[in-house]
Amino acid sequence: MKYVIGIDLGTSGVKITLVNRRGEMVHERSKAYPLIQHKSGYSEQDPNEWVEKTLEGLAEMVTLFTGNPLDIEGMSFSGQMHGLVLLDEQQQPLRHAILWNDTRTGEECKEIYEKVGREKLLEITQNLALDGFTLPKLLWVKNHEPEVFNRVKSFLLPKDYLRLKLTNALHMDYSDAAGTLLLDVKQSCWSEEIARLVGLDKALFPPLVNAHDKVGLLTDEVAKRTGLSNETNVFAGGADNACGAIGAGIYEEGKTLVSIGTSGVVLSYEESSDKDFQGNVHYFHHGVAERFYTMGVTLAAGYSLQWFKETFAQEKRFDEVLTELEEVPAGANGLLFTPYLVGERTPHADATIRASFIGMDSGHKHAHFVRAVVEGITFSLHESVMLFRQYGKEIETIISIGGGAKSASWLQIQADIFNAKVVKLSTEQGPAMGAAMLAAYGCGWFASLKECGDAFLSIEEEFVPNEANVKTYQQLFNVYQQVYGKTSELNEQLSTFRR
Ligand SMILES: Nc1ncnc2c1ncn2[C@@H]1O[C@H](COP(=O)(O)OP(=O)(O)O)[C@@H](O)[C@H]1O
Ligand SMILES: O=C(CO)[C@@H](O)[C@H](O)COP(=O)(O)O
Repeated sequence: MKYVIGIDLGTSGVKITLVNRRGEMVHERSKAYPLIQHKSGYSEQDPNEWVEKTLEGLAEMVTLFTGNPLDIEGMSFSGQMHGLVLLDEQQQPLRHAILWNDTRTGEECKEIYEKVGREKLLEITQNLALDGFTLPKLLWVKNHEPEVFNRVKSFLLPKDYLRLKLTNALHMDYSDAAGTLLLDVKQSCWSEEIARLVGLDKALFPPLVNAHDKVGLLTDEVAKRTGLSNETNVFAGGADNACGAIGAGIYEEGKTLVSIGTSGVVLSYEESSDKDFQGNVHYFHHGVAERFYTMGVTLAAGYSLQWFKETFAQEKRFDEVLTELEEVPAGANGLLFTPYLVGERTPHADATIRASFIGMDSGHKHAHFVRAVVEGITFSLHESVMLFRQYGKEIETIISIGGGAKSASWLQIQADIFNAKVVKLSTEQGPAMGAAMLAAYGCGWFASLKECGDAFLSIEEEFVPNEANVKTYQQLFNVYQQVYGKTSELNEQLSTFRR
């Protein structure tokens, strides 16, 4: 039997899966790493910790594997998007990576609009200047840490840095490059015009490849450390949401996925790059070459639950916390949560807004708070679902992936709030599966990624909307949507107290 490895370099940790030729996940390992948050709005990680944890996980997986490592033919990657890794001449990181959920770059976003212009930016990149994207982070380092910036020889995204350390080959794939705000999305090349207008040297930009392209082999050192063969083929891999789309079977118009990882994502397939969503949703390259997707993003989806658990139920596991969902009815007896713990992206691109619990009553217990947090996260995703519906997309079925899809109760809440059938696949690890599928396709096991999806992916369970809950949630969603407007000015005032 032959095998491939999919590595998902997520925000909460790295997930490694060994998949056989039948598409079965034979072994899984995951290793957590922390966020480094020196200040409100800052979010960083140590790139070398990503590499260390991945090597540890790979070594453990090879120990569990009873077959011949030479039968592990290929490896590929899925990675948290947008995070800036700056490299010196020796290809070593010059500072910690600044992540997708870091919102320090408000001034740099304004600088991009001033220098490039909103219309030109949208025309070239199909996206707006948002704090999370990579270009504002590059400009932030240029403006605030010139001594670091002057030593930069190239920049990479998280999974590209990991792959560099595993192969010594430096690349970036199109699906991740699309999230830098430096890619000409329609022409599929780095935009010389944007680079010139913002004053960046194109020599810093890595070579671009397709997500399924082979970029090299594992180095001898990595092979020795992990027990893998130095003949393992390494394929570029893609952005985690692009890989999630591959691993959830999103290969044609009309297919929609919801991912609840640290972030939350509502993603829809696009055949071409020329539709006009006026920047209201992100528009990026798919992991399938020359295809695209649009998406809305909730910054703190799974992260809101993680924050709640760490703050109010530290001793419990996620599944234990979520058993409380069934203890209270839909609507949590009038307790409402907005998940703006680190600001928001869709539909409110706002770094200053913060979360709220509204309607606390002396009758509310711990379980009401759990239910309100989960419902609030799902309402935020529903704003993206509604945005897509307003653009004319029919969303009747949604594939749900990510850590949030582990809970049947939460999947039912998704069906009730989205008023759509929610499908759980046999694995919720869409991005890691998508990465493994890129390796399987790259190794020539299948003629297309779709063919691989048809062979590898299967439905485990479907959740249909409960009519009574749908009605409750429709009323509550109207209230939810008002909270942003009614708390944004208050949060402006409160922001001066944040440290
Ligand atoms: N058993 C569970 N049921 C529901 N949600 C869970 C469960 N375990 C973890 N989660 C949620 O999933 C999130 C992590 O999802 P994951 O897809 O691994 O994230 P990432 O790719 O960002 O690292 C956690 O923050 C948590 O909110
Ligand atoms: O910023 C985005 C998408 O634009 C995030 O979706 C990141 O890609 C992080 O993903 P997770 O770690 O939550 O999977």
